[in-house]
Amino acid sequence: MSTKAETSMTVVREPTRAAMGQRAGTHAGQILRAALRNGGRARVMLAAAPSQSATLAALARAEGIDWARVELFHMDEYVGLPPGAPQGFATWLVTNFVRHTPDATFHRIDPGTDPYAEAERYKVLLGTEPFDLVLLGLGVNGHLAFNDPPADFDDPMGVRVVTLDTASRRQQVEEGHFATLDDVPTTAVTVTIPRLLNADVVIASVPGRAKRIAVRQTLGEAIGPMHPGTALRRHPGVTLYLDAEADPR
Ligand SMILES: O=C(O)[C@H](O)[C@@H](O)[C@H](O)[C@H](O)COP(=O)(O)O
Repeated sequence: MSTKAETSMTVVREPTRAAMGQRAGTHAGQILRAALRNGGRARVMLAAAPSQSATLAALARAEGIDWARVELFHMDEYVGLPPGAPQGFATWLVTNFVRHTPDATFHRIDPGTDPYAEAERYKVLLGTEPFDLVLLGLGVNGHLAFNDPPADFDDPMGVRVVTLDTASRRQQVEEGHFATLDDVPTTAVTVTIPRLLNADVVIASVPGRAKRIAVRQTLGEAIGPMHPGTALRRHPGVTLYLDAEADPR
């Protein structure tokens, strides 16, 4: 079932995480096929997180996509992880998606020893053209990418180095990516909200009980920096996919 009741964005509710992912991934496949038909090539921005797993699995199974004409970007990466660390977002994406679409070109963020230079490089790489498709999730604190509250809604920089808040870092421990809070890096490179939402279509996949409050705030609070997800309501092409656990109704 889908409604436009709470906001300008379409909300699609499915009973399970698997059904949510199947529906969102099928939608993503349709958008991608249309973009390739119309433009010859497509640029896709991806979040790298468990909330995206079912959606990305369904997208990887979608038929009729010439991945050789697709460029994949990701929206954030920790600073300070050892090379090849399993918690790295680029590594996560390769394991969970890119290895199933080997013909696609995947542009990694690699903060290395100079995250500021890497932010600049990635900004130039992204350019100013809208993405054809963005697949994203929502943090427990309502963040988009690693834009924790208070998030800058007007930052024209495109890609920046940020300090992570404790809620974001704790989420990583709770999901089992790190043993303790001290193990979670304190900084990251992230694409800013204005650059992220410079896109034709945005598909948000948000399953799980832990996200229910963030979903409620995203749909119901005044649009503003304390609830970064509310920025989605300014975009005309967002569909929010929820499972029953994340649904605040
Ligand atoms: O992973 C990313 O690329 C983003 O940093 C982040 O915005 C993420 O999509 C949400 O925090 C949801 O993450 P979970 O799926 O881990 O809950």
